[in-house]
Amino acid sequence: MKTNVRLCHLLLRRRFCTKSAPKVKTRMGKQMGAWQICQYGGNEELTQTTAARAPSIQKPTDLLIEIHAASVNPIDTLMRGGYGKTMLNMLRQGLWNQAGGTEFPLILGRDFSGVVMETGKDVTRYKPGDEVWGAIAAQRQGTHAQYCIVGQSEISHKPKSLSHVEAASLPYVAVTTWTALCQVGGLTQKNAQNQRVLIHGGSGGLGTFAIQLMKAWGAEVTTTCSTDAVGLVQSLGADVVIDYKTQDVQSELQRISGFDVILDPIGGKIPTFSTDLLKSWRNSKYVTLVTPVLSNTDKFGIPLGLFTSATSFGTNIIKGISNGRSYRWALFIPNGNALGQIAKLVDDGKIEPVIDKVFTFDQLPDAFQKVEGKHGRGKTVISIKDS
Ligand SMILES: COC1=C(O)C(=O)C(C)=C(C/C=C(\C)CC/C=C(\C)CC/C=C(\C)CC/C=C(\C)CC/C=C(\C)CC/C=C(\C)CC/C=C(\C)CC/C=C(\C)CC/C=C(\C)CCC=C(C)C)C1=O
Ligand SMILES: NC(=O)C1=CN([C@@H]2O[C@H](COP(=O)(O)OP(=O)(O)OC[C@H]3O[C@@H](n4cnc5c(N)ncnc54)[C@H](O)[C@@H]3O)[C@@H](O)[C@H]2O)C=CC1
Repeated sequence: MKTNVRLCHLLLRRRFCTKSAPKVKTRMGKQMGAWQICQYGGNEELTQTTAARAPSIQKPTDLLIEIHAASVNPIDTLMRGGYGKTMLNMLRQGLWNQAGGTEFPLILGRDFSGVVMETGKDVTRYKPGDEVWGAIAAQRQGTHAQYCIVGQSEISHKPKSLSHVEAASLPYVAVTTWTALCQVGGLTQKNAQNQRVLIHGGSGGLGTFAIQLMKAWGAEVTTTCSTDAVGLVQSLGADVVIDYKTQDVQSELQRISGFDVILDPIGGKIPTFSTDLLKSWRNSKYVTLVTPVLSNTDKFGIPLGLFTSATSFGTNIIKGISNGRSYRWALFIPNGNALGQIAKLVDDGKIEPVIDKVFTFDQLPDAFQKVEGKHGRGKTVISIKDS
């Protein structure tokens, strides 16, 4: 399987890697190609246009990026349907720097690999022509477009060893994993050695990255996935694999329990038995990426939605405290610094992109449909500049 994954990368590299030096050019018009929505709904709301409003630099620390490739994440399909709109509208009030504070038209897409076109006057680390990658702040217009605006703290130089298509598969899942396992879970390159880490959903975009990061740092990794993905997660280094289609995940995990950190990007029944799998009184942590904050605020409004979420958070925290185990939430937070460290791990050959399928820009709705199918093996990527 490892051979297959590597072969797939070689083929992708041959097809999508541009060898010529990036050309720096100035945008002449104020319009750009993009996919956008003008109201929430299904895939039929995605509209391709060549006349989207092109973004421009608003803050001295902003950069204008020409996007070569972007990925599609589950959050894009959810946001297309209106998920998170209440929190997002709150964030946009006074903060929206690209589209005049309006909700629509909305461009989706959370990460990219591309080239710096222009820099604000306080940008010190990048210059026009630099190849960069990033995962952008929630309130920004998205990356399923020819151009986007980013802050310099949201990006880093992209790994030199990857094409733009390969690079675009990583930033959103990599930064989210970093927040969850490192900032919230407390794992670092120095302390991860021999820590017992359980990663649910090892075959997805997030799981395939998380397994590799933990193995690069010397942790012992247990993961869950379905039968057809067992070979893939083993090829990424997983030490113990539990097949949720043929095995009883709960009892198998109870049998080998005593984890230091558990990462849960799946939710469902998993939180009901997960804290019991942690070591007691050893600073162990269950970190879930599935929180009720956005659905509660969409349903009840901000004050009641936050109160309801805090109640569920508080109840779980208290349960954990009584037996020396922590229950924590993690949410994506932009982190260019983390991306810089991840780029080095990639260039050192410690982490490889795992790409399920690459779509052209014109095929973006098909890419959304694939991600909505919920059984990706690695990432779905859109080639924008080269398609
Ligand atoms: C699909 O994938 C994704 C998701 O699913 C996602 O959810 C997300 C977010 C992403 C990432 C998405 C993006 C990057 C793009 C879209 C982004 C947005 C739409 C908006 C982003 C903005 C946010 C997510 C803001 C998030 C806001 C917060 C994190 C703050 C809200 C936090 C809380 C409500 C929790 C509050 C916690 C505290 C205040 C800490 C202190 C509180 C306590 C300890 C508990 C308080 C206790 C009580 C109230 C009492 C309750 C206690 C009891 C009942 C105990 C009783 C006990 C016994 C009886 C034993 C994505 O990709
Ligand atoms: N809170 C946050 O800020 C963020 C949360 N997330 C959460 O992480 C989830 C996963 O993200 P991605 O990996 O990008 O999605 P993905 O769709 O690429 O991967 C999900 C994987 O889980 C597998 N799976 C489904 N049910 C399973 C089960 N019961 N046990 C084990 N594996 C199972 C699927 O086959 C798929 O391979 C998102 O749906 C979202 O809920 C992701 C990013 C940010």
